[in-house]
Amino acid sequence: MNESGRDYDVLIVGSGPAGQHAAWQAARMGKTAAIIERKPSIGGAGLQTGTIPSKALREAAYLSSRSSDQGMREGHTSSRYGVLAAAMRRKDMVVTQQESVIVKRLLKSGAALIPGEASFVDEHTLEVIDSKGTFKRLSADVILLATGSRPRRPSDVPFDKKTVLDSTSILKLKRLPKSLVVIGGGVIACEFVSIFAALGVEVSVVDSHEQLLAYLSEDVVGVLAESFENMGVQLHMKQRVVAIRKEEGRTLTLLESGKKLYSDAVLYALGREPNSQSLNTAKVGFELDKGWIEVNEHFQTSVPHIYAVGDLIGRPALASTGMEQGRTAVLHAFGETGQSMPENLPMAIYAIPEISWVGKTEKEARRDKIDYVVGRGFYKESARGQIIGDANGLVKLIVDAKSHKLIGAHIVGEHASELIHTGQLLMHFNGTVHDLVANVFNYPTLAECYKLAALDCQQKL
Ligand SMILES: Cc1cc2nc3c(=O)[nH]c(=O)nc-3n(C[C@H](O)[C@H](O)[C@H](O)COP(=O)(O)OP(=O)(O)OC[C@H]3O[C@@H](n4cnc5c(N)ncnc54)[C@H](O)[C@@H]3O)c2cc1C
Ligand SMILES: NC(=O)c1ccc[n+]([C@@H]2O[C@H](COP(=O)([O-])OP(=O)(O)OC[C@H]3O[C@@H](n4cnc5c(N)ncnc54)[C@H](O)[C@@H]3O)[C@@H](O)[C@H]2O)c1
Repeated sequence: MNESGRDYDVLIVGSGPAGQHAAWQAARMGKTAAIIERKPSIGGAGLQTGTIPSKALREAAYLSSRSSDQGMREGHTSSRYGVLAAAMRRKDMVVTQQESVIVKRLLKSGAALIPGEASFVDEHTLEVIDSKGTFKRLSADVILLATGSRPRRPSDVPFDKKTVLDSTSILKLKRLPKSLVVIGGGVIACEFVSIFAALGVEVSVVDSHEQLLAYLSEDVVGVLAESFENMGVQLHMKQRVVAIRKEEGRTLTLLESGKKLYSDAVLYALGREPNSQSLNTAKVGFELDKGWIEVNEHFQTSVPHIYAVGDLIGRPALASTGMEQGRTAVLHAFGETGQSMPENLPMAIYAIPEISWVGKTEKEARRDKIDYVVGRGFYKESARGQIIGDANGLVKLIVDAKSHKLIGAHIVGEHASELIHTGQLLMHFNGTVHDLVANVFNYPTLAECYKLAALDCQQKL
């Protein structure tokens, strides 16, 4: 019991990235915290069904597909089963190891892990039912909801975990399909297209937009589209899917145009839905917007001591941002009110090649009526780019023409997700393009492309 006579200072529902980081923060502040998790394994989509397994699979697929001199891809027809099995083994190993790191860290911090599904009894009390059907009631001063999201699964799509797949079931595939139709041209779609194309699968993509990842810089997406083309991916853009059927052991994807795509498997990747039904939020009286929970800038719901973070509150819906939301919400809940989320969030798409960005695109700079210049540093112009054989990589900087401050960085190519943090920190500290030119970069590195891009900007300024 705590000073208020309740079981915990904070009860956290959900053990994904957002819940974990909320618990660690509470423990660091000397608060009693417990995480309630309904699944037998902790980690949520971040560890079990999304971020980490897909990245581990991508790495294994990428490495297995690299030929020594050309970069990207060799056929794998002779060892199709072996390649998938090896990639899946590697993925499972990474997940198991990471799970043990997280559990150890949580327990060491003093946070409790409580198995079971939580739902509200009242504003300070949750009922938890475990897999054996045992109920208990737990109370806390603060309740933090971090129950995440799941793949959107419309009822007219015949999901079967073997041939008609979502982003969860595709991570457990036992047989490598010869062909795969991916429905959607978003983040999940582009990441799985990359993985399966690199594994030698014939991949087709269907999307209603004109361009993959429609919100990204055109030259960045251009490099991705070229890579997909080189890997033999067929793009069916500006097309809508009207039906997905199973026919004689194959799948049929029917497009609005009348086109029929037959394949061994289909991945349906059109968005996610919030995990909020089981919470019984009606008991505490706050409204949901199609299941998503609305919060203020401190992540408080309309009941001030009930917070919600992570995918449950909608975009950007990333593990990275969920972690920080969890930490920020707990700081606020226990009186440290000065913290807020940073303005410029880095984003990464782990396709082949990787894409990462921070700040504005050119389109956004134009929308905001900012006079800007663009500088480009190509991987092929850097020695490291040549060494690693990435001929198409690009660091693109967008710089305010008046202040010379960096307002956007966009990278496509190997290690883009790591490289972006140089641009992110420069923006955080209000750095200018001249700071990049005036600094020494390790040689040979891809980071030098920042300097090349900065020199390009300087010339235009
Ligand atoms: C394929 C894929 C790839 C991704 N790749 C990336 C990436 O590269 N980088 C990135 O930053 N993000 C990535 N994401 C997004 C990232 O996984 C999510 O944003 C993140 O996991 C959300 O964290 P969360 O803590 O909000 O929820 P989750 O990770 O979804 O965890 C929620 C947990 O709550 C539990 N739960 C739900 N309801 C209850 C209840 N009533 N009682 C008890 N427990 C409950 C669930 O079982 C689950 O374990 C990816 C997602 C997918 C699907
Ligand atoms: N590397 C990463 O950071 C990463 C990787 C994978 C997933 N994620 C997270 O998972 C989330 C979901 O990924 P995603 O690829 O499913 O979403 P997404 O929003 O990136 O792409 C979904 C695509 O489906 C379309 N769509 C969505 N709902 C639709 C509907 N009802 N009907 C028709 N079209 C629809 C969208 O226009 C979009 O093109 C992402 O928003 C992101 O937060 C992140």
